[in-house]
Amino acid sequence: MKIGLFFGSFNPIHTGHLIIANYMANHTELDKVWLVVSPHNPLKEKKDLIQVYDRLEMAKLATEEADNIIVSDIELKLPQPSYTIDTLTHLKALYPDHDFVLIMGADNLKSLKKWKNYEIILRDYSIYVYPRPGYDEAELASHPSVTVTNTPLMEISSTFIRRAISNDKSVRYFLPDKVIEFIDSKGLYK
Ligand SMILES: Nc1ncnc2c1ncn2[C@@H]1O[C@H](COP(=O)(O)OP(=O)(O)OP(=O)(O)O)[C@@H](O)[C@H]1O
Ligand SMILES: O=C(O)c1ccc[n+]([C@@H]2O[C@H](COP(=O)([O-])O)[C@@H](O)[C@H]2O)c1
Repeated sequence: MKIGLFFGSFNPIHTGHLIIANYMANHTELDKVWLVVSPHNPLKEKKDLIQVYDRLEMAKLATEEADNIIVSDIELKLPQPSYTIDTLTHLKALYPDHDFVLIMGADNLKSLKKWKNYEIILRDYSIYVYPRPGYDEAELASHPSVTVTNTPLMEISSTFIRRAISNDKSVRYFLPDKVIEFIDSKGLYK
């Protein structure tokens, strides 16, 4: 089974993330995509980061009817901050028969050299990179582990959504209605 791992803070999950997950799960040779919700990205400040349980719940609501997309809470059980190499090692031990591939936006690929043991990630895992505006994936794309995909892009960011909600502006269609209802019911990002 070939699994694409899509790591993120998902603070909150939005349509941009969901398009990538669907494209990778249903329009490439991957069998499934696991959305791995990270409690704490080691390179990001915790400012504006809401509880991981709420981010996980939103990811589940957003994908409950999606074919081949599964939300993983694996990093909630591991030490924080969430170093991807440690999660990968853990997943390999748990699922020795699965072939894990990393899914990454060109923005994250650009910062990969700052990640813990990035050489091991590049040596041992295939990485499917999709373009992000303003980022040139050409530099690392020449690496044999990296495949650049032709994914449609939807330029939305979680930062934009958090700001809009705190300014009482509508975020309809930027993320699924069920997720908006969840955010409203809990008063998140106000
Ligand atoms: N609009 C988008 N289209 C495709 N991929 C995206 C989009 N936004 C984020 N990603 C990717 O999804 C992964 C998780 O991103 P993240 O949770 O940081 O979302 P974000 O919208 O970039 O958040 P923030 O604005 O808080 O930095 C990263 O690999 C990032 O490259
Ligand atoms: O392993 C690392 O050193 C490392 C450094 C920076 C980011 N990551 C992971 O990359 C993922 C993307 O994070 P984000 O916040 O951009 O959604 C998230 O799962 C982080 O834990 C991992």
